[in-house]
Amino acid sequence: MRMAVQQSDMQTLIKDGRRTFVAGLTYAAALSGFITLLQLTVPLFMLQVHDRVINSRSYDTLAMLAILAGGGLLLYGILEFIRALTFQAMAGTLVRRLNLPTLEAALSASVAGGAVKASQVLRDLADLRTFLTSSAVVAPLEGMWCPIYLVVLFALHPYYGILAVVSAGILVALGLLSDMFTRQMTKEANQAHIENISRISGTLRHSEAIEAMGMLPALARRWRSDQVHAADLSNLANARGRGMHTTTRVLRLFMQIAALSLGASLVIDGTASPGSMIGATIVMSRLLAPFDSLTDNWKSWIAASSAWNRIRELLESHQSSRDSIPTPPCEGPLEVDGLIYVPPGRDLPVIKGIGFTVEPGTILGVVGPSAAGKSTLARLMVGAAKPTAGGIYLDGHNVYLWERGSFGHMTGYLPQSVSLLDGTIRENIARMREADPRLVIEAARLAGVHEMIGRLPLGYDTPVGDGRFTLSGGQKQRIALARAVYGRPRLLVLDEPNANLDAEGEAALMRAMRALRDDGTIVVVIAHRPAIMECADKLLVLQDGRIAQFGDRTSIVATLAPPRKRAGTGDAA
Ligand SMILES: Nc1ncnc2c1ncn2[C@@H]1O[C@H](COP(=O)(O)OP(=O)(O)OP(=O)(O)O)[C@@H](O)[C@H]1O
Repeated sequence: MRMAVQQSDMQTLIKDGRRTFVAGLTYAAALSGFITLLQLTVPLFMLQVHDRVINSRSYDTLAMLAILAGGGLLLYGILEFIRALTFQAMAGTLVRRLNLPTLEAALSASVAGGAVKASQVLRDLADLRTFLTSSAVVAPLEGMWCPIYLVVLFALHPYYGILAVVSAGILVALGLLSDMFTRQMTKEANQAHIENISRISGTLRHSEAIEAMGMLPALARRWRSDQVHAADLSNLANARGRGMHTTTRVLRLFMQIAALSLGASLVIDGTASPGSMIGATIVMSRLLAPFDSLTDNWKSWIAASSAWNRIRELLESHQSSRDSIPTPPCEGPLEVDGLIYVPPGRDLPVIKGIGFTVEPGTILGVVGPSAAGKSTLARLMVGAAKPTAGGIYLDGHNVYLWERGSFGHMTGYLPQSVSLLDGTIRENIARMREADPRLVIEAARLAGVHEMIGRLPLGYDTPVGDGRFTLSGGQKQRIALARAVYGRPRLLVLDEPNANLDAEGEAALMRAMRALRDDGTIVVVIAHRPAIMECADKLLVLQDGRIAQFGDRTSIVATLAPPRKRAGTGDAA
């Protein structure tokens, strides 16, 4: 069952998401402290072997040190594995919690016309998961325990410590400089790439028209300048990033040489032991290693934070005012009351204050010229669009506010542009639920499509969906009709249901409409072809978003019919 998520829930969800991340990061940071300590195992072992074992020539000391070092390394491996599992669990929890609300917000954004944003945010969620299980997320945690290495270096000799502080300071400054040079540009380049890909994939959905009419060169020219801009930004950001990365790496190597030289001179002066020289060099390389990949990791953090921001913004903007409690099925009339609809981003209304009532067991035909607002009215009737003022009520309940799961059980909708979902015919008719096959067959029979499905090689198990060519336009429309009448809805809204139908299909459609009407269903049908209106009980003539006429079909048809011209006056009869 699909539950509407309220705005306050969204805020809680975002807070929960942040809390999960911070809690996981804190736990992993604590583990990283121990891991950093245990990473000292090898340098300390070397120091001890050099200064104690070789001088004392004691096998016992060597064996004991080797056992201790082995234990330390084993513990190091276990803790690192636990840390990886921590991130995996955190990523899993975060994605599991966000998945459904994000999907719901994406669907709402898509219905409101923001399909591009919606599909990107679903990719963002997957990217966030990948980031949380990557090594980039660990890098700053290792960096924050660097002071442990500094303490060890100061303990070995103050000069080692001073060199380490200066080296780390220089590398941090370089990291900050690199961030300053690349952050904004990387962000812009990523955003430009995302927009390009979304635009291109949106256009490619019309691949047949593009192919048939040779539109690709013109489209490619349009895309080229955007792509060149995105590629330029990304190249520049990459070049800067690479330059800073190479500088950092070379400097780090210089610093290691400086550490070894310092160690050697301290040994020559007799102020440090050869073991401490080797140990200090290794600790120094461990200390400086995280700074090497600082810039690369930083980029991953920027990308992940942008992904999170897009998810957060979508969730925050998804202001669902719908009910979250299912409403029981009802039998009452459909009332449209003072309905006004202004599409998002437009100033003028498309539906301009209309009102009428349709009783159960009625077929209402909606007619009118193109762009009169018929399809918009259909979308408002099924709660796919939110009225700007007024409302549509079924048995007194506002259809927009209705909890979507229970509303869906009572409603059938055949949109103007039919699209079947990826799945089998059976799944499509059953609205992608696990359904009793008898109900699926009943819906198919009602829509007069059972025999046609039986003639397909895989019958009800035939795979269909966008991009598959298994079915003709008319067949798709009839299966979508079976999906709309599945479960014998109380409200059935059909937008141009006969656009692709032949005479047989149209007759089957009219039979289904009459059967449901006789069952007490309110059937609303929008059509340009007049034949289908023969089965309508009432007619609504919509013109420029206003009701031009509303009433019994027979009386309206009489007023619409052109006046009969009298014979014998030279006029045709
Ligand atoms: N989401 C929207 N954003 C912008 N304009 C919209 C939106 N929805 C509808 N419109 C506008 O509302 C008007 C009515 O559109 P609608 O699809 O309802 O007409 P119609 O009567 O069904 O036309 P047709 O018979 O040609 O299908 C059109 O001018 C359309 O551009």
